Amino acid sequence: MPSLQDELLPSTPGKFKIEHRGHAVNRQFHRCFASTSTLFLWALFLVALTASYLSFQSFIDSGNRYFTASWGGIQWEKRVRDSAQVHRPDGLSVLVTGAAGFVGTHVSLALKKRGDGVVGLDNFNSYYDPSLKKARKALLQGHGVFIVEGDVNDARLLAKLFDVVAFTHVMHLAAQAGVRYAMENPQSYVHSNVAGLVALLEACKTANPQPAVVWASSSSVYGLNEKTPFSEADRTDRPASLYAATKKAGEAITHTYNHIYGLSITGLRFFTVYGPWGRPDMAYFSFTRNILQGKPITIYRGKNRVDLARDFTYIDDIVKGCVGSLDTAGKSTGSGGKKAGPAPYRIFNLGNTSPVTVPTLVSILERHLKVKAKRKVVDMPGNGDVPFTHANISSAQGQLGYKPTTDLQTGLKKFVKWYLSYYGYNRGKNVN
Ligand SMILES: O=C(O)[C@H]1O[C@H](OP(=O)(O)OP(=O)(O)OC[C@H]2O[C@@H](n3ccc(=O)[nH]c3=O)[C@H](O)[C@@H]2O)[C@H](O)[C@@H](O)[C@@H]1O
Repeated sequence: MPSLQDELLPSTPGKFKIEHRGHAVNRQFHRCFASTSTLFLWALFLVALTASYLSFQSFIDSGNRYFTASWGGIQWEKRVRDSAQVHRPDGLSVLVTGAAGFVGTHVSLALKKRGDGVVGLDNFNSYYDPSLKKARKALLQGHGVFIVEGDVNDARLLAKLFDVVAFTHVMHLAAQAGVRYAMENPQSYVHSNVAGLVALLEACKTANPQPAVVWASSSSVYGLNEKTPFSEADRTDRPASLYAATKKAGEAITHTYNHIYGLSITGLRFFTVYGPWGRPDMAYFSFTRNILQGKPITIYRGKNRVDLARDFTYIDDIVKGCVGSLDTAGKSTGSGGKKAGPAPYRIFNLGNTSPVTVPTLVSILERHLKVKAKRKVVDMPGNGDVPFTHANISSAQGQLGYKPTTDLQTGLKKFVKWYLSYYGYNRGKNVN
């Protein structure tokens, strides 16, 4: 059995002479001490190494965040503040989400032109040609509107924006649009129209002061409603598409934030908005492209060969409705996430009140484009479409002073003029 002393000896005895017992004990003590302190030093070294590795990792992480995030920093904050600057007495300071979108761009411009402060937010996703969104961004930039690149689901970004600017209003237009695409990519609707809306409302409820919120619902919430024209009090519990269902959910969600936190809410049910700088996924836009390219267009037809019809609404009229909503929105009452009293909860139809059939829309385009369409008429597939829409706008008329003035003939003429100037006379070959 090896003694304790033996055990303390190195396992390479050849390096050491066996010495006299007295001296040996003494040396043993020193050696023992020396090896303990070496161990201690090694342990210390290892701890230091681990600590520096961990802090280096976190430096790399935060560094990555810093370098990859498209927002943050002193210069960025300055741009946000400058863009939010109000240039008229009692002007508004508005955060416009979806500012690089069709309606968002027009509303941002209108607000900026009358002297309100506007900060845009947009994630520039690729649902349709992002270069069109970038072009809208450039247009807004030319008028002093800064668009922050980010997602409404980014709670840190929203908190930062409210930290930098005390927005009086939020115009929430960021959404996953399109009725039929919901069958292809249902999750994107939940992500933007449900989760994104909640993230935005959370930020608004926490902000101090709380802003008033105006947001885009949709005429599609009327779903299978057959009573015409559609009034705000009509049934909206039978959506025909997941898109419509998420917009209907949005109306319920905004109601709870109004009820619990005192957020002032105005929901706008837009009726098939069209016009310059529009959305390439919409029928009037894709028909124009196909007609110019000599490609066939598919025209859906309803049951019993009845033509589908829409209450097509021109963008300038919609902008007036949005601005009127911002101007008449009562204040939110909460602070620090607590409601101090009841706040307004409003829903308005923003339509044109004169539905036009899809074949008539095509005939108008043919006239403006001076090209005959290759029409392919097919029965409407079960893809979430509804046969017709028709808005009753008396509420918006009474409370917002909303009065649409552009008929489809006039509006499409302006659209075609813009389309040809934007895409040139190459017949829009590169449009998505
Ligand atoms: O008002 C609304 O709530 C909705 O209006 C539009 O939805 P939609 O009316 O379906 O507009 P389009 O996609 O432009 O379709 C217009 C009409 O053309 C028809 N269509 C569409 C595409 C096609 O290839 N052929 C065709 O006949 C549709 O069935 C519909 O009747 C927008 O795309 C939605 O984002 C918006 O919320």
